[in-house]
Amino acid sequence: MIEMKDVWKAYPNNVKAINGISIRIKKGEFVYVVGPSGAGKSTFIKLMYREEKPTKGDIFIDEINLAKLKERAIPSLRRRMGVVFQDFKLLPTLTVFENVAFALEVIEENPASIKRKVMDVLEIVKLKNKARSLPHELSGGEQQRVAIARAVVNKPEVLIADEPTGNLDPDTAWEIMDILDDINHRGTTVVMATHNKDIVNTIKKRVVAIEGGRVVRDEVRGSYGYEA
Ligand SMILES: Nc1ncnc2c1ncn2[C@@H]1O[C@H](COP(=O)(O)OP(=O)(O)OP(=O)(O)O)[C@@H](O)[C@H]1O
Repeated sequence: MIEMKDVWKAYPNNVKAINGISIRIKKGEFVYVVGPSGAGKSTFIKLMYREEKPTKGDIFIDEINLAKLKERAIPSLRRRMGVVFQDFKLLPTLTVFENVAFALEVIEENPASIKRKVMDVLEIVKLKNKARSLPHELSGGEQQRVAIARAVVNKPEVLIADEPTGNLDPDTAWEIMDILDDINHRGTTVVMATHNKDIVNTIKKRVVAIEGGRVVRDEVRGSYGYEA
């Protein structure tokens, strides 16, 4: 359901971040993307949700070719993909409920269905009791759980996460992994770039290692393979 065919990405400053990647990720898979700093992991992830366009090659999300996608089609793509970042990116003046609802309101849902969908997803991330809180009233782990709720409220086929545990202490990082694992078991494909060696070596999943903008290793139940 996600397929890259000989994808290259050079930035305008001529840094060659991705140098010929071909990969297939099936529906329902959980994939860790690992590699040294500067290897191209974030670029790989950004290409997948069309934050960046490839210089060459094709990227398919189901039948949609991101390399050929028109700007006006990006919002509808984003509703099929949830994205979670290291720094949460919550809107600071909105409550937990409003942050999550924001993703739905743009597609004109009615208020009763918004409420039901937001509360259902807050239940999955175990934050129903914080629905009225503002982001600054929450711990880092709770903020990341809100960001995950916002990313999955539209029931996307794919959840993309760029170092989702990067700003969190080890215990909180495990909680976030439990939630991502749960979301994956509910049928969402998860692609997660990470530097968290313990998590990758403990909760075994497919591991795609990137170095110098190329896939250097792709293992079914892989290990981190680098010194943390
Ligand atoms: N917007 C940009 N413009 C120019 N060069 C960029 C841009 N973003 C990334 N790069 C460069 O592309 C290369 C790959 O960067 P990328 O952020 O994809 O690596 P990464 O593996 O995610 O690194 P890290 O683990 O440190 O986050 C690096 O040389 C980086 O400096």
